[in-house]
Amino acid sequence: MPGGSVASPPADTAGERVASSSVLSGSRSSPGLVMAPPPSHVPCMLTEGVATAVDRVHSPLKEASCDMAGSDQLPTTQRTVYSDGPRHGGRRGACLVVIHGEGLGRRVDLGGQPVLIGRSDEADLVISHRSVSRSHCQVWLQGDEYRIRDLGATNPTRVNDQPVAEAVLADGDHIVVGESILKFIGHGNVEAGYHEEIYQLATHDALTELYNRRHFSEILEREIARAHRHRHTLSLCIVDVDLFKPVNDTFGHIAGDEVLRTIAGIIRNHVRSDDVAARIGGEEFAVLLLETGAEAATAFADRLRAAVAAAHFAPGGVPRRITVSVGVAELVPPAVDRSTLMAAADAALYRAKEAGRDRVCAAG
Ligand SMILES: Nc1nc2c(ncn2[C@@H]2O[C@H](COP(=O)(O)OP(=O)(O)OP(=O)(O)O)[C@@H](O)[C@H]2O)c(=O)[nH]1
Repeated sequence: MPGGSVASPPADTAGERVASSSVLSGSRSSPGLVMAPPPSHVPCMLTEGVATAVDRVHSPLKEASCDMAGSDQLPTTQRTVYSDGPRHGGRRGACLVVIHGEGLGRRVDLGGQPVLIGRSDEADLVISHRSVSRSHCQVWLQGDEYRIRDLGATNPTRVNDQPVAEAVLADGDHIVVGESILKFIGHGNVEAGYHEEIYQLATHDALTELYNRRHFSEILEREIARAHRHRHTLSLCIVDVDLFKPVNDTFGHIAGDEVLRTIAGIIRNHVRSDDVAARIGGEEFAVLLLETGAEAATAFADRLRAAVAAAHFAPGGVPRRITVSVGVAELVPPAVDRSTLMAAADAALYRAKEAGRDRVCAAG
């Protein structure tokens, strides 16, 4: 099974006996694999489908049963339920995945454009480690082959442990970049879907599907460096749901979660494609607006605030007005790095709360 997360026999062994009693437990044995209680036959696993995240295991149902010839156990049936597999079906594109060291889990899709790997924040795959050169190596498509070229890195690029100036990549090749190892996953390899799923889980918030706090922090760090380098500005908005505790207390956490999902949807509808939105706390969101000063960011935040205030919410079936407060800070002194920018936006948010909520305050 890709990634080794779930064992599954090859097609011609479907129907083969699985003798381990542990798989007859009736509980989830691994992500994406759900075992039903054993009524009448020995468990069999089908090979179709890719078992993936636990939250999406419900369909389609693959079911098989087989006799337990020669066994003195009672015959049992086990259903193995697989998920739909990764979100993006069909033939998969090639990608690079960091499988060891700094940047672990990070992946980059390989299309027709050359991909730069290095420590520079201009790289397509940034590996922020001193063992990696700013522009370390490049991967590009030539004809129907992906090729890799070392760009004069201090620690030369290695493919399957051989230093290379330029080479053709084959599915499964290990590329050593400084102290990190990348894996090249070729076109059509189902493992690409597995890594995509893992990456999605590691970088996104499960409730809202926005980026999670950790990933947002990484992006913020990188964009601040880029903004300083190019003498651009950027602004950070921190959005906090007003009086959310009473919503939970009155209608329960499930209704509260639905409110958070709706607000996330409103945020998603308001950001441009190069803005970055995340859920950074329980009822706290962040939006990073690139190349945007405080004035435009405040106007954006107020449009967002007004959209939430105008939206229809009915937690537990009871219509209720929900509002948010927003703190805005631009990347200007003293807010010049991630922590000072976050602190400035937080302080502005605090003032918005103090001033009565359902409003936007800018730092400074
Ligand atoms: N439903 C749900 N609630 C959450 C989640 N994470 C945090 N919360 C709740 O969010 C609420 C936050 O409450 P407070 O920090 O007191 O703030 P508030 O009631 O929104 O009040 P102000 O921020 O002062 O306007 C708490 O009740 C948390 O339990 C979550 O994932 N789902």
